[in-house]
Amino acid sequence: LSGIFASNLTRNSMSESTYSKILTFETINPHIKNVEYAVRGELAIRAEEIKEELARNGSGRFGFDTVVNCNIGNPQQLLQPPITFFRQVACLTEYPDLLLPENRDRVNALFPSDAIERAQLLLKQIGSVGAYSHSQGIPFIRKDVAKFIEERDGFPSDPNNIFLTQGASTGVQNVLQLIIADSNVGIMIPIPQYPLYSATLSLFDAQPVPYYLNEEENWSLDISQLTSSLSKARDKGLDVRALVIINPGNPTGQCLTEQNMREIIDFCHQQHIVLLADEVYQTNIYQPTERPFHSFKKVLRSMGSKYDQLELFSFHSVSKGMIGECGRRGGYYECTGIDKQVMDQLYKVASVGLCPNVPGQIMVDLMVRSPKRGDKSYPLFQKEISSIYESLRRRSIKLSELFNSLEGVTCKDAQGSMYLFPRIRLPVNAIEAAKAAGKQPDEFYCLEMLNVTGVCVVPGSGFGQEDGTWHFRSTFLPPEELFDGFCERLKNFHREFLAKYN
Ligand SMILES: Cc1ncc(COP(=O)(O)O)c(CN[C@@H]2CONC2=O)c1O
Repeated sequence: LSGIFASNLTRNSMSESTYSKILTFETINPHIKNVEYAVRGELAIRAEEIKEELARNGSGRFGFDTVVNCNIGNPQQLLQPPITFFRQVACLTEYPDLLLPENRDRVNALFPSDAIERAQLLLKQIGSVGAYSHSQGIPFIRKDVAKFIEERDGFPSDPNNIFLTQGASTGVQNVLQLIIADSNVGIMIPIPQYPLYSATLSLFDAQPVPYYLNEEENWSLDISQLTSSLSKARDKGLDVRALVIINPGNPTGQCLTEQNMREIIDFCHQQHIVLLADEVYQTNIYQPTERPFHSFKKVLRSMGSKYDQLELFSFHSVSKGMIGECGRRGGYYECTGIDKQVMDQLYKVASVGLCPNVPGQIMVDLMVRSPKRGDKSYPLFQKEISSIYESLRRRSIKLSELFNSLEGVTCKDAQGSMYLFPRIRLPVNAIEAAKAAGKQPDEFYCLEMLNVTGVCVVPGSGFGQEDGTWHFRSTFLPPEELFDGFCERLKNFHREFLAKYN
């Protein structure tokens, strides 16, 4: 018997060694291989390796004992506190027994009455957070989103035109997938751009049609850039169907003027192009007087009936603002001027994924319907929001001042968002050294910054930039109490880097 068993093992091990994998780098979907997403690319991977080494061996061979992830707009990873009211409601909806009469006294001692009432209201509408919901999102929450949009813009919004999503990312991907009918479709994207867009175009085999933002003019968007980029693409025979606008910008932080937005809407109308308005940073506005946020929905509806048929998708998320609940994966998009049959197809695709996660949907509801003046939780809520907002504003200014103080570095202020995108001018020797290392100069600079300081940023190459210019993107999210030390690390690094390669 052992002989037979042994021979079977041999045969199996023989067949094991000759077994050829179905899935290899060569055989998988080539569009996936073309995808690049620098925000969590080489630098972020290297940062994780360093973190593990620090955890294993301490800061022995490094001149630092912590890695600072400035590569991603992930506030709560950098210790930004969650908003108390949001977590109180989330907690109560996750464990409804807390709301039973026998627990009333203990729960009243821990939770404010408005948080208890909100949790009860949500559970009355939802049933259980563990149940699948409507594929477009819970109707009750979509009504709250529509009401938020109406109050923000002063124009009607229909809950049936709203899709709740797993963060804005999946909304963007679903809409782009709908638009990209074949590989001849062109989608206009800003350069620099948040690489969700370029990555998604690679995934769905569409053609990026880049338009360059004007760094000298605070990353402004010149309509002439849109026009020339579009005509070049159409002359090549591309079927250019959509224009992506990120406002406030990522990585560039600019906030568009209303006049510029009207020009963009008119451009889309004239050129028969769908407008995708990524507005996830709509509350990250640091110059509210000079550069207030206007939604594209509001500006579009204020331009009169001539533009009524323009097709607009507007995206929002719980990951940004002063909320930073990135991990909950909550977001929505509103469809404006979209054909009913097309909406039905969007619904069908949403139903394939069954539904967005319900805790994320609850977070969307809390975002669009936060405690208001007179509510029991309002004072604490307002205090927390203001504290985070003012700190973000202070840090953005402090980091921008630091970057502008560095030799060969210029940096536009952040009018919005969570990032700064300084331009670096590197010595020839550094460019040569980068070449020898097989890296882009900004990648080379960022890798050295990570290895020397533990600060992880993203090279400008990951977002796109004018040829011959080099940038990197950093968040201004490190905790304020550590910010001076963080800035000092960067200043010393830059000085030593220039000395090393001068
Ligand atoms: C402009 C923009 N749109 C959409 C998203 C997707 O957000 P959610 O899917 O979480 O809703 C992000 C995330 N910002 C990325 C993630 O962190 N840093 C970034 O640049 C973003 O910056």
